[in-house]
Amino acid sequence: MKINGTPTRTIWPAKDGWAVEIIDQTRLPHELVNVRLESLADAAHAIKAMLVRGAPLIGATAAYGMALAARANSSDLALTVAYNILHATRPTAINLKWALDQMITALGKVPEDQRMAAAYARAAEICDEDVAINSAIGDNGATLIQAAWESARRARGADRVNVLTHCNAGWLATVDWGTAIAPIYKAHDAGIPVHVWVDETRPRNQGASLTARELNWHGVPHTVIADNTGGHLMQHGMVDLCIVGTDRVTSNGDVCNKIGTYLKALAAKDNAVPFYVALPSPTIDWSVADGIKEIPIEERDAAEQTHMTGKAADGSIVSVQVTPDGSPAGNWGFDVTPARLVSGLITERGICAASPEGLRGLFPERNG
Ligand SMILES: CSC[C@H]1O[C@H](OP(=O)(O)O)[C@H](O)[C@@H]1O
Repeated sequence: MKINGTPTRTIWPAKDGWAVEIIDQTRLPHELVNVRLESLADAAHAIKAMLVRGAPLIGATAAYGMALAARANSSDLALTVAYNILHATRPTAINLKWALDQMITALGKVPEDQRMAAAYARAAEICDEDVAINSAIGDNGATLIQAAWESARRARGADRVNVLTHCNAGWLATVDWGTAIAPIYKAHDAGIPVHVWVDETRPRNQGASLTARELNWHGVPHTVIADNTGGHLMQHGMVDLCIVGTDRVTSNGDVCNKIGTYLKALAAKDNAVPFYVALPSPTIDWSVADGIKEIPIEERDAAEQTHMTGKAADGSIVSVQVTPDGSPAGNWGFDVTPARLVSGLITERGICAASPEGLRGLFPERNG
């Protein structure tokens, strides 16, 4: 994506050829700060503390984390330790394990003295692949926005098409383009008058602080709303389409995504609003079927629920407590939307039903 006209990715090799640089997403939307990752520990911290977040970007960062580890020590033992440290950072997005497995496979094929170069090469490929995949997701998903726009214009003489999204599944959740937001960028750039309802997405406010930030940079009309607003908007015909991202899709088509997604899908079903999920194929976990029973749901620090960070009137960035002293808080990071509530899955290979048949139709290599 472009920031002030400059094409910018969320993660990139530093000019010195060995460190890695990222946008520190904990500083957005008010401050744009880049951070250097110089070690395995730096990469693990960046994922765990959510300087980077979003399933594909977590995978990309872990890939470079393995490269930084290999630079320090390329032995089998050291790489196994690095794998385990990175794998333990966050449990839900399957892209983390996918990327780590990709790296271990690539490094296992070469002698120890060639592993550092192989690691940096594979990490760079994973990033470039993510950009291409997400661009294709954007093209495929844009057909849905085009159809929704034509339908809204015919049915009610609409002057815009309204898409609701939850959390951040945009450029900032990937290396570039995003997943759920990629179709929005493609439609907007093609001249379709798309407007986005942006769920703020409590408690970390990825929608308010990240999705709104990137849509603002790209000039896409949008409105930030409280998470509980979507059902009301759907009841009043103000949402033509929902598109969300995901951290893990099962072989049955169940969708794990940011907490609150399931409730949005229920409202969409009740109001006959199409509810689509955008995902790159590394987000499919073919080894699990029942998402509710099998996907680990991350529980994060209660402080993310009891405190909020923002810009004070004097422009300083402050954190405030929004709950009473002593009131416990629960902070589940994700929920699972059963496939029956999903209208379809938007992938780089096309759009399919959220079902075993739909997924295997797009990925026949998974048959048998
Ligand atoms: C394209 S994956 C985006 C996905 O990741 C987010 O979770 P987090 O910000 O905690 O990493 C959220 O579930 C998004 O839908």
